[in-house]
Amino acid sequence: MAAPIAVALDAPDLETAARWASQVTPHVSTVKVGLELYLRYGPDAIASVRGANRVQIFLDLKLHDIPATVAGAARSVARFKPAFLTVHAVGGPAMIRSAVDAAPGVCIAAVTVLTSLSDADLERVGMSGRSLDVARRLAALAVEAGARALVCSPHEAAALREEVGPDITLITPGVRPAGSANQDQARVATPEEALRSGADLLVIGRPITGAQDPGAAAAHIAAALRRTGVGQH
Ligand SMILES: O=c1ccn([C@@H]2O[C@H](COP(=O)(O)O)[C@@H](O)[C@H]2O)c(=O)[nH]1
Repeated sequence: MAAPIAVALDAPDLETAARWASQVTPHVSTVKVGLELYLRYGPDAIASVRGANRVQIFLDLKLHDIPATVAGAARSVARFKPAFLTVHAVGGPAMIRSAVDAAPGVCIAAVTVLTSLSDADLERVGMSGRSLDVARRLAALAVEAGARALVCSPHEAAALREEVGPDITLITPGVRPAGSANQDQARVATPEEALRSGADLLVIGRPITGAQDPGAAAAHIAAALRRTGVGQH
């Protein structure tokens, strides 16, 4: 069974992204197309990483604009049938609802607090309170507005699960296997910790794509997750 991992294909070109996708898809359920790839190649990025692979596409565009604009953007990409499309929860309930209504076949995932931000960063951008409290507040608002998935750090997964219940998909970037560098991520945990905290889908990019053999790195993490027994049916 493919592991509940979304590999972030943050590549500078289509060939690299497609190669990573075919290396990791025997081991993971999902590949993530983000701003770097989509802004350069548009829908071709989705087509080429999907290729012949049986894999879900997570389109991580983090939409954040007025409701009408976000609705138009969500409608534009819904036809490529991503499993998930991200919006920023701070865009507010009307904006989130507009994405949900515009893309009925797509699971709208609301990003709560970026995993690169520390509590001190949050304070500086004027969001008072600990990241845990801010994420909780934004999660409740997003789910009330119709989001069916939330993006948070593994540190907040257990609290958000308590807040929104069992039916909402919790997606956690900020995942670092033991011994990997944090790079620009601030709120991190290991894959095993993220799963045990209640995450449904772990976003992992550079620890896999930066490895000499991304396929082997993905297989290694997938095997470690299987050993936890969490989420296995
Ligand atoms: O809060 C967030 C939301 C999205 N991301 C995205 O996840 C990956 C993480 O990649 P790594 O290489 O594992 O750090 C990346 O595409 C981000 O855009 C996030 O990190 N945090």
